[in-house]
Amino acid sequence: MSEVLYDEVPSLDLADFTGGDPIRKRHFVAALGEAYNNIGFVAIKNHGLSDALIHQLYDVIKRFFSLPDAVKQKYELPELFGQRGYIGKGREHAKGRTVGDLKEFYHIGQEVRDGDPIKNEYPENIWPDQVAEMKTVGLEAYKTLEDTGKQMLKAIAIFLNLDEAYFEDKVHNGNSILRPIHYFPIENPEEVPDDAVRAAEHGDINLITLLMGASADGLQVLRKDGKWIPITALPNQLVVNVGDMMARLTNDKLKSTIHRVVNPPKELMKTSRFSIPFFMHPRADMDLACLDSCVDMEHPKKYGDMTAGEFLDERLAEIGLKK
Ligand SMILES: O=C(O)CCC(=O)C(=O)O
Ligand SMILES: [Fe+2]
Repeated sequence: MSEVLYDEVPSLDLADFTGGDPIRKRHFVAALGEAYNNIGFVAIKNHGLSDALIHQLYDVIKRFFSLPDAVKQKYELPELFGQRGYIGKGREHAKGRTVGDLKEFYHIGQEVRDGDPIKNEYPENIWPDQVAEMKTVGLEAYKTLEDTGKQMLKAIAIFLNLDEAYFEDKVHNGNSILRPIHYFPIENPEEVPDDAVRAAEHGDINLITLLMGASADGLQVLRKDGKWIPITALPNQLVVNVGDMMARLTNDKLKSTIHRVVNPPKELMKTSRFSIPFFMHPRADMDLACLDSCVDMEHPKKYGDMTAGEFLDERLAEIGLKK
């Protein structure tokens, strides 16, 4: 694999993978594998989310986040430890930090409808009375992103010389989370702690993340040489990156790259930024032990064996979202 330093995140066309032409499909897999082995991020077009759905989703989340804090807080249930519903300003901090990020967000989780007993493992979703459409629009976006994520996982499986369907049963009714985020306006930037940022540098916990809205300024990825590269996705693109679970499974053959959202210049701190990541998780019992094919003399095993559920619990505690 190449040691090239990318100046931007590679752009791919998901239609190359799904369109039925075997040569285009092979090229997509090779380009995706190359990008994930190197920088861990790609931007994809033809991802299946319609402009109308994206527009509706932004509309409902903007309406929700513009409600008074006291109203939003009714949807923050302490007993859920941030697993569903609203998570208020400053609650989450990146692993290894104590200062909270300058954001508020909402968690929408899996709705199990096929009688799978895994339903008992998941808390019920919470829906705000004030924005009735959040449920239909949120769940439609969830399903669509889940389907897109499954296609990306197929491509990853082929790249790893696994059966194309390797991830299918592992993500069926998986513990994925749709997280609309509001980086809220700050009227008095002098009053925020110097080291408080919109989202401090971190790696995502899950298998892969599909991110809507990364085109707004601020998102940066840490390149291998230590330089921060801004993400400049186009409005019709989704950013799809490797998370820590996939890095563990592949013994870092696929890279979970550190990224962050920096604050805008002081005069723009009064403006909001919105983004909507979909964190694709498997079922809790998925084994994340490094694949044999990713371990050899040159690549000794880096991670202990764990299930996805064990790993998630450990990480949620580290970022302030669990007991
Ligand atoms: O807001 C963004 O653009 C990225 C957010 C992010 O990295 C995260 O929530 O994990
Ligand atoms: Fe992230």
